[in-house]
Amino acid sequence: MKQFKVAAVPGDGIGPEVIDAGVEVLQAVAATEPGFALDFEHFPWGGDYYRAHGEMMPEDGVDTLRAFDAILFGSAGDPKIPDHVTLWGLRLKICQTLDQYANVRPARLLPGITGPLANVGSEELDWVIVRENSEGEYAGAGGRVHVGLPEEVGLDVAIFTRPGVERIQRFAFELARSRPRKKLTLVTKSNAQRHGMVFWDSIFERIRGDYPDVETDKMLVDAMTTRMVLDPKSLDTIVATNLHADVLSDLAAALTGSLGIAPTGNLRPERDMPSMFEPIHGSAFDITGKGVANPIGTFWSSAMLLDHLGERAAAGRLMAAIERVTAEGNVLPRDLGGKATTREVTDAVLSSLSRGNA
Ligand SMILES: NC(=O)c1ccc[n+]([C@@H]2O[C@H](COP(=O)([O-])OP(=O)(O)OC[C@H]3O[C@@H](n4cnc5c(N)ncnc54)[C@H](O)[C@@H]3O)[C@@H](O)[C@H]2O)c1
Ligand SMILES: O=C(O)C[C@@H](O)C(=O)O
Ligand SMILES: [K+]
Ligand SMILES: [Mn+2]
Repeated sequence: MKQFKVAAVPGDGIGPEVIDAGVEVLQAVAATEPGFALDFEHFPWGGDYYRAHGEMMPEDGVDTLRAFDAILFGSAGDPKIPDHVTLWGLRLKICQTLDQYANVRPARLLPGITGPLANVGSEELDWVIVRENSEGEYAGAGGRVHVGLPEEVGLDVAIFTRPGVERIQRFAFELARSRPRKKLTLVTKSNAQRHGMVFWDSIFERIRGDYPDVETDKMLVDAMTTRMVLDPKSLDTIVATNLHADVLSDLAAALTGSLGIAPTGNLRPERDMPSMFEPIHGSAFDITGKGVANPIGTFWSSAMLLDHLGERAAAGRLMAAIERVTAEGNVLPRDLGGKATTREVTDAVLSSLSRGNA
């Protein structure tokens, strides 16, 4: 029997609430699978760790994670610590050190969910956003000088490298090719950002000849927001920079019902280092501790984790269990228009899983 080691890093805010639920559901899936087992280890990194040690995770924390087959992550973000400290100290530290450069963000209307767009169902909205996850606007290059003086300067320099851009675009082409519609939309802002974004366009133009079976088009990011809302069915796979795709994926989540359902994988396609799976939402300070966080984004991310481990059947069973719950519609969390708590949604998915096994 295969034994996978999974690191659980809940982080802060609703992170621990949804990760507890995710671990419980993953254990339930594994319990009925004869072929594999999941061995979880928890890492209590985040705000409290920072208050005790002055950093979000130990110096050698990422090295500890290297020994795992996958990571399940909650959220970086604590109401009493600046957001850039928490994000850089935890999520970005892990993603960038493990060079998890392909951030894959599916967005699709689950059965039974009515999104905010009239007459748009799962046939019309089924996308995967591929977010560059290692450089660009998140390269971390920049600084503040003359702090506090009238001439103070703040700089964030976006860095786009040929290997960095080419690998994410090739990843997106391969992903587009694996989907029925074989369609890829490149999103940039190459009218205004005349260096890095023109570079992105030119690399795309050059490599697209290697994927003659993939239909391509390109959009400026501002116009892309309107196309996502007004013509969702014209899109399938989308590739964009770190920041642009971050913004577009929250919009995509809202168009599929709520930020609370949206999943992601921070993938290391070469598999020489672990990949990390997390809901795309953050700490949600406004609902922390109330027991009402939607755990579906974490469950869907958990299905992506199983899929990445090669456990396709188990991933499919988990996805089917989630979709039975949304389709039935009687146990939905508040952000999807229902009244159910995190516990109740988790129980509904656990019961749906066992019905699926019957
Ligand atoms: N990957 C990450 O670790 C990550 C992602 C996004 C934000 N953050 C951090 O989280 C903190 C809060 O950020 P924010 O307010 O911009 O975004 P957020 O995602 O935490 O919350 C935005 C809104 O969505 C709601 N929401 C989010 N997840 C939900 C869920 N599962 N169920 C129900 N409602 C949900 C929240 O209640 C809030 O109203 C900040 O510190 C930010 O840096 C971290
Ligand atoms: O951009 C980030 O890294 C934080 C968060 O907004 C996310 O989508 O993961
Ligand atoms: K998250
Ligand atoms: Mn985001």
